[in-house]
Amino acid sequence: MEQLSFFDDNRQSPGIPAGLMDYKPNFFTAEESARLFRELKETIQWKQETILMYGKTLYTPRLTAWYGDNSKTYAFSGKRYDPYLWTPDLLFIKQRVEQAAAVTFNSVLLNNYRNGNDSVAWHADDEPELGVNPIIASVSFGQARRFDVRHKQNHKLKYSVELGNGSLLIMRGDLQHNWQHQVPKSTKAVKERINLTFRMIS
Ligand SMILES: O=C(O)CCC(=O)C(=O)O
Ligand SMILES: [Fe+2]
Repeated sequence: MEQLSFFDDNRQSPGIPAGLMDYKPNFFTAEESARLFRELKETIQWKQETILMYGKTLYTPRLTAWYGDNSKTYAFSGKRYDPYLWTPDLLFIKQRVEQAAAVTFNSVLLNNYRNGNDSVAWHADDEPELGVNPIIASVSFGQARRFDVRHKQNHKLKYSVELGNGSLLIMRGDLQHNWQHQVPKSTKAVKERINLTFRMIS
């Protein structure tokens, strides 16, 4: 499968920079994943944000929420955020991913893709507050969805990976500087998915 060529352990694809993504399927057990999906769905303060696009206010096609070390308002990507304080579930997940990623995180962005119509458009998490070559740990629960990555300068250089229930994707290196990623809409009838991206914001 082509998607594997993007990962560290593949030596068959010269030209593909190594060390950008590390995918761990079933990082959480099926039982943990089922429980965490259910509890996050219930306890997280989900909200549908709006974005200004070409002079029009549009709803973001997914629900989101920020949680972190303190509830201080901060500006991020041209918007102001009031993170909620960590919940026990979030601390449990954070501690597990910090161990795997060998770094600490002080905030998490949660996304809830309610169905195939929900998505996140091409972007990079390259805000200055994240620093140079940030390590971002991405955890997924529920419906598996496709995650596409493309090179900023050459959109034909594109890879996809299916992010499954209970999986962990560690993004690092220059992925946020030279590449973009998206979760496209799905034409199939798909169930709900929750994704968490753990970040260190200064
Ligand atoms: O849902 C995902 O897998 C990715 C979410 C994402 O890219 C983001 O929140 O910045
Ligand atoms: Fe992202």
